[in-house]
Amino acid sequence: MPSPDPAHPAVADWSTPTAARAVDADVALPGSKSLTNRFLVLAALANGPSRVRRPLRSRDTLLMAQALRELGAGVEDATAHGALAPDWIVTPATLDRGATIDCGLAGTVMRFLPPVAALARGRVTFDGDPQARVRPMGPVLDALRVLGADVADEGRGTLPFTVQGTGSMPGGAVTLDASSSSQFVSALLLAGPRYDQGVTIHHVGKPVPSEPHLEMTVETLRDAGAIVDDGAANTWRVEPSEVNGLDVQVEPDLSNAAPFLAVALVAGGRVTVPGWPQHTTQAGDAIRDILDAMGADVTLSREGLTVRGTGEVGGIDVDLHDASELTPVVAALAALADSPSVIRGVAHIRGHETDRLAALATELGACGAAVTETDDGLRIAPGTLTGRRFHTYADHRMVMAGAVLGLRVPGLVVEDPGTVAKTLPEFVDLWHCVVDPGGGRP
Ligand SMILES: O=C(O)C1=C[C@@H](OP(=O)(O)O)[C@@H](O)[C@H](O)C1
Ligand SMILES: C=C(OP(=O)(O)O)C(=O)O
Repeated sequence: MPSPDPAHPAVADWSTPTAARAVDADVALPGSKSLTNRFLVLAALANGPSRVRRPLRSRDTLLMAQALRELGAGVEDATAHGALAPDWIVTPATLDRGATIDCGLAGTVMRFLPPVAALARGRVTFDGDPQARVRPMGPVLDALRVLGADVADEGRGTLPFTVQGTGSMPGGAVTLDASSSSQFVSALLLAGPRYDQGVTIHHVGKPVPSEPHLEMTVETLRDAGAIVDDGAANTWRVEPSEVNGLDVQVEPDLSNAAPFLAVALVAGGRVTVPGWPQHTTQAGDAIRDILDAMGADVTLSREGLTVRGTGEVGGIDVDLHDASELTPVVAALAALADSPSVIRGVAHIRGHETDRLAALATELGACGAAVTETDDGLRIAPGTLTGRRFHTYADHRMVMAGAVLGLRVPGLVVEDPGTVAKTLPEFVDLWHCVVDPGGGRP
């Protein structure tokens, strides 16, 4: 099944630029993946049309848009021939048919859409990339069965699977273990208003990671008129109700901003990301405190977020349980630091796009950093770094980590840079503009 992947460059390897001089750059980042895909799902379940302004257009969001079209939604550009980044106009999903859904490697597609498919009249099949077939799905599929859905996964608890929808879902109460992904809870909550009895979710097990993403789910639901109770620990309740059509603007993606802000720390100089929100539920907002702790001067103003650095990078001891998306970039910075670092609280990222703890330990280690995998993270001590091929395991954030490391490692070559199109197709071009303006692309 072809996946939309419009910006996958035809280059196999990327010789990343080193930071030859201090930077001075404004970097406008496209919209948040997590917000764009939540808005698309809610708009597809809404009682009228929606407008999503400044949506992210990347592989994950194009897959979401296409999947919702398969379920009878309209997702159209607001201008026929137009502006660089037209808005998306979404008309609600008719849910009157079966569908075939390509999840690619997108956690948000493979987790958020089965609860929507359960509302469709027909058989909905789900599959994705080879690496998607090992990402955990069992708890959300089991929960859907408890809530009244007919799900067939041949006992695998992973892709591929089918959901046989009947046009409605009873809903009710369910207990699950969401310690391997917050997306299980978000998924059930997003579709919950459309279930006959709504949904009550109780989590048992180790703490749920990525707490800000749950706040994002609750906030976007409330903004769409849903009634959500998240007042008790590990329990969420969404009442049955209509979902209102949306008119929303997507914030810049703060996790994708992290590698660019890191350039100011490593190269010295200044990087500003305009439009940084004063209030946000994005987990990537944590990069402000992290860069501050590693030695940067960080200022949030009306203009945006500005990071200034001297080229000196300090080690850090940090728990990234709430912001685990940042691990690859923080790990790369730690490998460039002048003292050891510890990253904790991220055991679950073994189930992200790849086993990120193994991938980072292998790749940073092969370049010369002293890296140890712990039960829930990494210990990283600086070493003498040498350039080599940095493998990326089809993981967009491994491309970003390789680029950050390459700022100080001549000869570093990042494998398969096009995989970054999962969330930021423009990454390589933007990187050259910031690190090596006027240098031209190799
Ligand atoms: O709901 C979301 O949009 C996301 C939740 C998090 O997933 P996990 O809880 O699986 O880490 C995050 O890492 C992912 O990139 C996006
Ligand atoms: C974990 C990530 O993505 P996904 O939404 O596929 O889980 C990520 O973007 O770092």
